[in-house]
Amino acid sequence: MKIHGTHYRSIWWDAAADGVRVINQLALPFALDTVLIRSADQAAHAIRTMTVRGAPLIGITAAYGLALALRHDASDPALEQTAHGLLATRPTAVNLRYAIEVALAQLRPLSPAQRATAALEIAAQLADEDVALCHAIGQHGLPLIEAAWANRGTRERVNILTHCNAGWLATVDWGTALAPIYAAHDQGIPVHVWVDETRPRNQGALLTALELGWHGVPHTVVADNAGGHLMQRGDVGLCLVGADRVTTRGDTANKIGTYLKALAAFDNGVGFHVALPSPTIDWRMDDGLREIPIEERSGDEVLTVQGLDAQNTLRSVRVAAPGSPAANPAFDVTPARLVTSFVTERGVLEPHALHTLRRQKTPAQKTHI
Ligand SMILES: CSC[C@H]1O[C@H](OP(=O)(O)O)[C@H](O)[C@@H]1O
Repeated sequence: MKIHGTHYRSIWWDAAADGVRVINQLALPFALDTVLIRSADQAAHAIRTMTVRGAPLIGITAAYGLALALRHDASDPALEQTAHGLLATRPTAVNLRYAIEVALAQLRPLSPAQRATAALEIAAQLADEDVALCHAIGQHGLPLIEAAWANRGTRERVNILTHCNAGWLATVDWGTALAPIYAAHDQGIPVHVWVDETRPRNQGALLTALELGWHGVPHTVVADNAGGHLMQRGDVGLCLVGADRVTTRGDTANKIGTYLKALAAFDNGVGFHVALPSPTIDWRMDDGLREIPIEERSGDEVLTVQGLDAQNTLRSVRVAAPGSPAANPAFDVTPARLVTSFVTERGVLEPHALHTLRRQKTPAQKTHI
């Protein structure tokens, strides 16, 4: 990862190589290498294969992909066709549409000759915006952990359950659900994180555990099915998860399994907090269950797991009966009634107050829309 100040960075423009460089998340945690992206097709491939993943990060990767394409053909048809192709890579995270629409809004009025340079500036601005929004999420979410620490009773730490990876690897820096955890840890509050492994791609066991280990945050990887049990035992002070798309009323699409954790949290009186930057809100949708498109990925992701063998070689092994097929919905929708609060760059909001963010534009939107 590129050390960015006192933290990390998952994507950056590599001027010497004349392309955008990303951490290859398919190789983590067993190898740390990067992929250089120099075309829209390479950006789309990186998103589809989940070489890069995480709602904000795929949007910013797509914005760089658009900029790279315009260097070769900045005509109106090329602009629209490239944008459409990038939008089609993954259907659930609305940040992809946000990034492309911010870019299109400022590129369409420009002459083709101006577009490539402007597009690169837009992508860089979206990346810098994400860093600022996610840092703010960390600061606004910190009081939730401070309150849990103040109300810890006899417990010696604040136990937080998270699902999938909503850390700096899912964004440009800081992350969303992990941002308040980093802020609390850095402030000296004894936090401990229950890390859902997050089948089938294990973003928790592979990526969240790696991030927390790198930062020295105490954590324990658990099977996805252990969360309810931990909450029943009183071993979870609060849940903090990310989001891929939140509707105007607060219905929340996030990695498959999130809904089950929200049900367990509701049943056990555990706070269930969704951390997101405002570009993750889809103001055009209200009923998440009916309207949010859920990505269906290959069943092979369920039928096999990746890991290191005894010779430290990365292998894929089948973990289901030969010949059995698998279904693989990659996200589910948690109804707003199960969400305690939304932790955003503008503060912590209950679902009914989410609409107050509607008229507030992000820096990227202010500059150009
Ligand atoms: C900060 S967005 C993180 C969000 O994205 C993940 O999905 P994927 O790994 O498939 O891109 C997951 O839903 C995380 O909560």
